[in-house]
Amino acid sequence: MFQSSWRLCSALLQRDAPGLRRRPGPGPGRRCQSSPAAATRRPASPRLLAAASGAPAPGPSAACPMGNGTSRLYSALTKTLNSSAASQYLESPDPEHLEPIDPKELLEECRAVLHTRPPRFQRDFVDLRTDGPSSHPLIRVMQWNILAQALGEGKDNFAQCPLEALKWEERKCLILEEILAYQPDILCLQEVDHYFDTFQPLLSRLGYQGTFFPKPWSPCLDVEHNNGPDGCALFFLQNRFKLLHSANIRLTAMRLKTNQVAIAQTLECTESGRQLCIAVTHLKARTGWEQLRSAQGCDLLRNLQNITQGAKIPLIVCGDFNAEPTEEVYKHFASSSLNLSSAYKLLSADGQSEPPYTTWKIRTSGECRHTLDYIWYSKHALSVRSALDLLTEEQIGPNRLPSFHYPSDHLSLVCDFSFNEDPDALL
Ligand SMILES: NC(=O)C1=CN([C@@H]2O[C@H](COP(=O)(O)OP(=O)(O)OC[C@H]3O[C@@H](n4cnc5c(N)ncnc54)[C@H](OP(=O)(O)O)[C@@H]3O)[C@@H](O)[C@H]2O)C=CC1
Ligand SMILES: [Mg+2]
Repeated sequence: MFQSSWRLCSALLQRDAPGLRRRPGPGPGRRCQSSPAAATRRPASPRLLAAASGAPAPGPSAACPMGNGTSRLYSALTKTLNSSAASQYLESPDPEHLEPIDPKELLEECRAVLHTRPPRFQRDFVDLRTDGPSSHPLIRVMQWNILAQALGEGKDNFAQCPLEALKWEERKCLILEEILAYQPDILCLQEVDHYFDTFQPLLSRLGYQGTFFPKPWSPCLDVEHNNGPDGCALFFLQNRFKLLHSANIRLTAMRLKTNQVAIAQTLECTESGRQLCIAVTHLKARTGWEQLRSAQGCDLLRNLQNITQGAKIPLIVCGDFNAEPTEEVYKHFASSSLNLSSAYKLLSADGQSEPPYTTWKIRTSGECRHTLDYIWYSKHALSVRSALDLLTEEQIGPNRLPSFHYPSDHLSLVCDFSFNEDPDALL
């Protein structure tokens, strides 16, 4: 049922999608699946979106306050619980009990809410295959720091982004539209502070199983009318994977617990029976904290060594590492015995360089253009078949991100992976 709904949605999106893109490097460029082009926006009454938040349906441009009673209670609870104690309250409700949503209908509702906004930008998938088609089905992975609502409105100090562009009732539709456009099999998110009232209820009805792990002392909680702590969220399509093992990890540095977290899950692919470990993290931000990030990265790698049984299970790690490729934590990942490679390097002409930016914003302190977000993968066990190109500087525009066009200061990264043919090959 979900599969047919996704196909319907896919057909709708593909019909709008004439864009093609060639690999920039010396290799042969091929036609590749492309993303949806600008969609027509027209008003309608949002039924599914309103049901997700438990609120009455707002008008297309109605602004809603950020918190409600439940989320404030949750926020208060998490302020008093440590992360391990809190995690027992964070299990998703059984999605079997929720009515499925037609993704096409949800997409139409999002577009209706967004009818006064400019159309979304075209981004194309770049074909990165070096060999023929794989007999294994592709696994699409999306990595995205979606920008916590409380941080965007209360802490990030975006100098050129009008508060109007950050209104949650519209921004959430831009986020959902992006997820619906690319239809990932696995979705890794950071800065999620609307898990329980938005993403979990909607995505579970689209066939995803979700897990949320909040930061122990989320800076969101300092913002008035916050919607609870932000954290990492990991979703996978239940008709494609079975969950074998799940770990919520509070990252340590020099054996001390830190405020940063990760989720790591071992999945079994329904079609092939092969196992895959997927992890999501958001490392400590800001300059001056390079050593802490480095230690957090080492701790995550240590955990992943155990979870992958010494690199026996192929691994994908998605995250906002808050670190440029020159930083130590990046080097730890690039040289780890887990044999990881960073997927977005493959978009460069020589296949060796990270993109020039994955986040681009103007804060009151100045313009910040950085490469901080990565999708790491087991380079011997997995192949990147294609990757979604970044927004161009022209698309991002002079006021940078977030904007009326794009909901976060970080770009989404999307890759299609396949298992390499020889399951016994060195990982
Ligand atoms: N109540 C308590 O007892 C405690 C509260 N805290 C709270 O937690 C906060 C620190 O948490 P921590 O997890 O270490 O936070 P981080 O330093 O990791 O940053 C938190 C968020 O701020 C964003 N950010 C990065 N740079 C800037 C900037 N220059 N200006 C504004 N925002 C920025 C980051 O976004 P991105 O990743 O996109 O760059 C990130 O999501 C404290 O400020 C405090 O509010 C912490 C400890 C105890
Ligand atoms: Mg941020």
